[in-house]
Amino acid sequence: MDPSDQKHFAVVDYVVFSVLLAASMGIGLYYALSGGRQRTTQEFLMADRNMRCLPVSLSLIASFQSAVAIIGVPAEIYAHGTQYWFIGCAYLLGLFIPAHVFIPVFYRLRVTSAYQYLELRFSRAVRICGTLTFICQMVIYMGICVYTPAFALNAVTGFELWVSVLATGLVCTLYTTIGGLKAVIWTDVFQTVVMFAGQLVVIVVGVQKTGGVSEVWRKVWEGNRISGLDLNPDPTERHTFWTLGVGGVFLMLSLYGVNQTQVQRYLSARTEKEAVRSCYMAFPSLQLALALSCVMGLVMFARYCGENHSDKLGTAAGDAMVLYFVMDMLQGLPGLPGLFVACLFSAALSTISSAFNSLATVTMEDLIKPHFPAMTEARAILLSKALAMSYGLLCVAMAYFTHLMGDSVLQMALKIFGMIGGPILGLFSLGMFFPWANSTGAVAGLGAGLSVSFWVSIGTILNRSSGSSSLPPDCRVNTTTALQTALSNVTLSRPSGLKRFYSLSYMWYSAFNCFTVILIGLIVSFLTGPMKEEDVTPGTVYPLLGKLLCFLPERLKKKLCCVTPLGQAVSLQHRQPPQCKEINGSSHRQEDRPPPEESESFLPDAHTPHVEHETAV
Ligand SMILES: CC(C)(CO)[C@@H](O)C(=O)NCCC(=O)O
Ligand code: NA
Repeated sequence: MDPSDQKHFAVVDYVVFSVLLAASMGIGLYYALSGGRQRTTQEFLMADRNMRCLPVSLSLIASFQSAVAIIGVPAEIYAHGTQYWFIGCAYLLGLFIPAHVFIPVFYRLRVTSAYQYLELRFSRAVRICGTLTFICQMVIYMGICVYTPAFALNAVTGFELWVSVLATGLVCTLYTTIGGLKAVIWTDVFQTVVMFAGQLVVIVVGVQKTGGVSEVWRKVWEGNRISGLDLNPDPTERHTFWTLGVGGVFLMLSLYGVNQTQVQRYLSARTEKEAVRSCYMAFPSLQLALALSCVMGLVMFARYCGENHSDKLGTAAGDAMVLYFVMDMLQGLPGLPGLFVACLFSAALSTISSAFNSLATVTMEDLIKPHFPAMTEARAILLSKALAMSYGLLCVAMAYFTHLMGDSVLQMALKIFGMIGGPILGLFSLGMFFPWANSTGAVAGLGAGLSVSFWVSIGTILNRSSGSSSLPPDCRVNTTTALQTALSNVTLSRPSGLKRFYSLSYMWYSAFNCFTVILIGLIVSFLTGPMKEEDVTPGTVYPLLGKLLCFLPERLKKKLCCVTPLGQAVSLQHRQPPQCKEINGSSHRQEDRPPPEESESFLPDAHTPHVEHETAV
């Protein structure tokens, strides 16, 4: 944005913004000094496993709703219409499946890190591969999250970009480090409220200044911004009902099903029921968040349609245009620009703090503790805090790389989720739904999934000049740059062969990479000798086939899926078990798992390692 165009950020705006930072620090300080004072890793990383569903659900939506969505979604709607809104359809299955498949498995195994599951199901090596992949994903994603609000503040006020990157990293590191997961969850609650308030203010003021709801509707309707259901089956089409509503489910599963950040929230809930409920409660809030950002894009379109703002915007991307719009709306309303900047930083801080805490958890639980089983609690807690802090510094460094990339921030985030999150989802699915998968297959599958995903992404970059479908449809707005026009001419020729493969919509990345991992994983497993029924740790397999094939006769099902069904192991113990299996867990696993809870747990305890294996579902 042209510096002469920068709007005035009054003292009261700075005050509003400072209140946000001070309140977040305050919450951190409160949990540093109250309760167990963060002296155990149970409290620091797991919030004592004693949270209620309301804070957990708000924290769940805060984890992956950052300034990226708040700026990126309106920019997307402005340029391409409301098609993106159909991702809301994916929230349905995207939360239902985690609630009834992933949460029960993780919760009943009483894990701390989701990757402990991989060791219980496969081996230590698979666990470490999974953990390292997750660390990669979150560190890159955090770079985008820290960079986006700083970039916004810079565009709005001219405030030095790297000062705010450092400040965000520092504030967040501080309250995460002193307050632990309790502080992270409660700041998430507060920050989510601020986030909604900021978006709501922009919409209300924007609608008013544009001449009311009906005027906004007329303009977006005439401007062709209300998209119908696009049922085009072409997988290279960037946003259609299929890519968003079906591909989106896999994106949601990789985030809400198996991502440590979310798993840790489910596990911090006081009971399994409370965890499932929090997952359900996230649904309306997620829809609200999506609706607010989509409506903001529409109001922005109503405001600027037909007007030429390219002179004011220069070559700035759609993301910068959103900030221009917000400041244009809120100018002269003291405190409101500050509230919006607070909204952006709230969204970012809640995401970054969750990421720090989950990264500290996996590094501690998966990479460090197994090698030092005798570590004292005092040393472990000190190390966890040091880890949370060093990840804070690392993400500031990552922000620099984001700065160098040119994509829209929303697309960048969604691509990372699909490219690295997709293979992780595949790894967990392989373990949970396919009892035959073995450890070698899992490692080979993950390797193949990641390779294919990097191959496609490198191909996409090299292929970019020959045009992909990620270009705006006929844009009636004059802000379409000459470059975009030039590029859309090239798109007319349909890509073929490998090029077509490279232009696969990024909304399919999660699903595609997940299936690659499962396919290669199964092939390698069968080649190297599939896992034997009795070698699979009870409770690590979800009887998916059994549930899907419920119409088959009992005998056939027994042949196909003979693994202990979830939650039935204990109740079935009165029957004569044909085969027994002891849980041959490593020592640390036994230590940090509290005794199984009454009837809720299906894990056989030490005295009764008998589990019925050949029960059909
Ligand atoms: C991840 C979903 C689809 C759902 O939470 C949405 O919040 C989103 O598009 N997020 C973009 C990434 C971000 O806001 O950081
Ligand atoms: Na957030």
